[in-house]
Amino acid sequence: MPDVFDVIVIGAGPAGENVAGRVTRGGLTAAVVERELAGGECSYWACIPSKALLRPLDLAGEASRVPGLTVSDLDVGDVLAWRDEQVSGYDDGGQVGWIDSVGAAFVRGSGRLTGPREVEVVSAGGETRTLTARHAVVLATGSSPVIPPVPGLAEAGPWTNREATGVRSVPERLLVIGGGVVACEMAQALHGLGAKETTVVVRGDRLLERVEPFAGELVARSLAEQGVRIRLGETVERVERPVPGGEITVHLSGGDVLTADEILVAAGRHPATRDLGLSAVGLDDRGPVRVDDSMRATGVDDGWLYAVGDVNGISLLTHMGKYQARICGDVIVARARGEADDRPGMRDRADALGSPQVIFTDPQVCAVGRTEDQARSEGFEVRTVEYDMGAVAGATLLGKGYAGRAKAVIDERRKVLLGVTFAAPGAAELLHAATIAVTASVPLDDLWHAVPAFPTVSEVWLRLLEAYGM
Ligand SMILES: Cc1cc2nc3c(=O)[nH]c(=O)nc-3n(C[C@H](O)[C@H](O)[C@H](O)COP(=O)(O)OP(=O)(O)OC[C@H]3O[C@@H](n4cnc5c(N)ncnc54)[C@H](O)[C@@H]3O)c2cc1C
Ligand SMILES: NC(=O)c1ccc[n+]([C@@H]2O[C@H](COP(=O)([O-])OP(=O)(O)OC[C@H]3O[C@@H](n4cnc5c(N)ncnc54)[C@H](O)[C@@H]3O)[C@@H](O)[C@H]2O)c1
Repeated sequence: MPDVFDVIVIGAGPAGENVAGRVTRGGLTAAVVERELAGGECSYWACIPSKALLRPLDLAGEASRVPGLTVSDLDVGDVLAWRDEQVSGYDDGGQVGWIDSVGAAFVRGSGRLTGPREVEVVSAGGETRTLTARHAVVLATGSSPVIPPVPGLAEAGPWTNREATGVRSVPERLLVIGGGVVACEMAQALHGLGAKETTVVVRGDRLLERVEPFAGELVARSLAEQGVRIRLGETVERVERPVPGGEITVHLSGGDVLTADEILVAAGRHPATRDLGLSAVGLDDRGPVRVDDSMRATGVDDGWLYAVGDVNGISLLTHMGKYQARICGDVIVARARGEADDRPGMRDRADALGSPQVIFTDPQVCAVGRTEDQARSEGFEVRTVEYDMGAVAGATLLGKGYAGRAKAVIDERRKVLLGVTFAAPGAAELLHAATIAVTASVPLDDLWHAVPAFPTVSEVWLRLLEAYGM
């Protein structure tokens, strides 16, 4: 295998793989360097296994609302086997095969920048190989979990997303630190799979602080009804686990002392830039790699360095990393060929609008665009409308006790949507319509003519427009 490629990608997660796919499609040669498994965090320890664990619980919740159906006890062994199937038994043969199929070279090892366009790769066996890029190096190294500096926490061997999504034996007593997306999804999954005591310790005053407050409140209420204890406005001050693998004692800021069998830390993520050699090319070794709207790293002479996905810190979501990767790959191809590099599709517009996201709790929280607070702080002339989704005819047919809420944030000057949030069971597939309306700035007067079918939950669109006064 040659050591000179047009493009070198470090990291074969969803973002890195998509860059490789785009640049080889454009006729360039590429090498993809990966130190663990091709497919990245997303495929083995994040999106895929977490959703595999949540899906049976989600379905059981939906089925239990429908008269005439009896939901039997979950077979936890079968659920874990389904998770194992979804992560291909933690074997990346299929993903490496895909990289081969697009004509990119797969190089297993840890990559670091050693100079302009130069990447040193060290294999697990210690062999070193130096790769050179003719046109570009793309960083797609993802992120790693933050472990807060709480005395005794690191020593207690806390779980991160890896142990939680890869669970083999569900702990009886689980304590979760954090109130964000991972905390909510994994508390729901592990409690549903049999944890007897699940406690979520949240330093803020609500769950899911980045979405509309009502959505976090609905999730908090639902988790509490399922038996999860949520402690708002508290932090973990000290942790003790005298016997490795034994009982953990957790001291909270309010003075209470809890015991647990495992602690899951879900306190956010760091961009994976450590040991990446950024200082060798004049960049800061800490923090995200800053990029422009073509994903080119700022502050690097000759503009040969790019960063996509979690490592640039813009939007820690797989679909947004893949979107950035498509832009990045196409821009690199255009620049390598000396063609126009500013065609539609070659600049990141979606991140600034507010990335779409589905949080797979019960209710699912689906949001795109700006929240009301964000829109107001950015100076928009804002009006909001809300609607009880349980009152939509299509929703009443989905089962007894279906409950949810929708909110639209409207730019009064342009009469377009700035943001939409749904928090309701099974709402995930409703989100893309909102994403289209927000991204394309569809005028409300036109949206009025997009007639939702009866009797579906999507009639909530009609109700929101009526609530607006149409
Ligand atoms: C529990 C959990 C659930 C999630 N669920 C969702 C979800 O449902 N939907 C969603 O959109 N997002 C979800 N996310 C976020 C999503 O996982 C990330 O946004 C996504 O994985 C980022 O993709 P990436 O390609 O940037 O990085 P990653 O998937 O992290 O891949 C980076 C790759 O780079 C490799 N690497 C790192 N450094 C080097 C190096 N020096 N040399 C060689 N290789 C290197 C790593 O081994 C890894 O394979 C979830 C996250 C977590 C933690
Ligand atoms: N369904 C999805 O789309 C999905 C699912 C999981 C994760 N993700 C992505 O992965 C990323 C990471 O998720 P996450 O939940 O780890 O991060 P997050 O940023 O969503 O939440 C972090 C939480 O930890 C708390 N926290 C931070 N530092 C703390 C400290 N020192 N002590 C106590 N609490 C602390 C924060 O207040 C917040 O509640 C997110 O950006 C998310 O978008 C997406």
